[in-house]
Amino acid sequence: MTVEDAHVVYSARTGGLFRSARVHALTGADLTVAPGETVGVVGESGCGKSTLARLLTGIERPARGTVTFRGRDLWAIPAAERRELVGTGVGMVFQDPATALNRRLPVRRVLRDPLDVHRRGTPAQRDARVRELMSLVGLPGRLADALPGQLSGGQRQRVAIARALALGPGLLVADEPTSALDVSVRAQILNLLLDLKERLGLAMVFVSHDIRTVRRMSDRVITMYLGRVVEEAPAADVTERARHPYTRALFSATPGLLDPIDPIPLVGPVPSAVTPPSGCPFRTRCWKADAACAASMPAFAATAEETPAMHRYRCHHPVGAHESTHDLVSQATSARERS
Ligand SMILES: Nc1ncnc2c1ncn2[C@@H]1O[C@H](COP(=O)(O)OP(=O)(O)OP(=O)(O)O)[C@@H](O)[C@H]1O
Repeated sequence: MTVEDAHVVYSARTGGLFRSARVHALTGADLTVAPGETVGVVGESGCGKSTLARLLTGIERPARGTVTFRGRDLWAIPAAERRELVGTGVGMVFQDPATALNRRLPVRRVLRDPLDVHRRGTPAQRDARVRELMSLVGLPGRLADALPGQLSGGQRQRVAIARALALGPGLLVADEPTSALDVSVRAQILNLLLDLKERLGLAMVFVSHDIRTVRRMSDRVITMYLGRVVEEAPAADVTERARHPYTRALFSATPGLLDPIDPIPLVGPVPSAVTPPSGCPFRTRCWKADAACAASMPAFAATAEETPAMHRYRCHHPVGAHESTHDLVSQATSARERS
């Protein structure tokens, strides 16, 4: 699955009855997921993580840019073909299983529904597949007739995962799949996802606010800022070896991720997605920004290190390969004192 230069604009009410604003949720976002790979997506609230996830499932159409799956440009093919391609090839798990599942349908019907819609096998084969799916996600068969309201939060999320896997997709998109769950069951659901990925050879896009979880779940991590992907790096590289100043700042502000350290101080809040800055969207808060950053957003550059294809960033003034987070805290602090 590949997303290239995707732009998504929402219309949002802004107070007055007839007043609306254009929210630039994605302003040229790129993402590639290879078969069997897990790509984690991190970034502050509102940077476009969910919108990017929705593009992958064909729910959202980009105003500009392309979404390509199995060699087909999703929005250049007939709607029926797109629904079949994405409906069978991509599974989606949402944040809150309580709202994602129809309250009136028992587990058996929830899992049977996609098989019926896509006419998979005979009725007996569909029943067998329902049993197989329940066992795959660790749900006892006696829960087949239970309604979502009779299940625990963790069991409901297992049902939602089973439903996403019903048609045997190659890609699972999980958008904050544990943030609505009790802390005590989060680890179980994460372990289930890791296990399923291994057993089924799934590719996964994993969106979360919890950077430590994203690192654990992912092969590669992409950092988003105000509608764009600013860096993508192997999960092992994204902490002390990240090259984009924003990635380093984000990680420095995550408790327990790096050695005890003060966060890199940033100036001001994230700008509004209604009026994103020109050039690099991070420039208004970046201690390294200059006129070049206001003029343009650079193309991706690859690191010259061992895995150049895997580690790319978009920055005019990337962090040096040997600069520590301590160095960056000092630079940002002095820049703030000067301004
Ligand atoms: N349906 C919508 N109508 C209007 N604006 C929207 C809509 N959905 C998202 N947005 C806006 O688009 C931007 C990107 O939102 P998105 O939900 O993709 O970000 P996010 O990174 O997933 O945020 P969070 O981490 O809080 O879930 C935000 O400014 C958000 O307010």
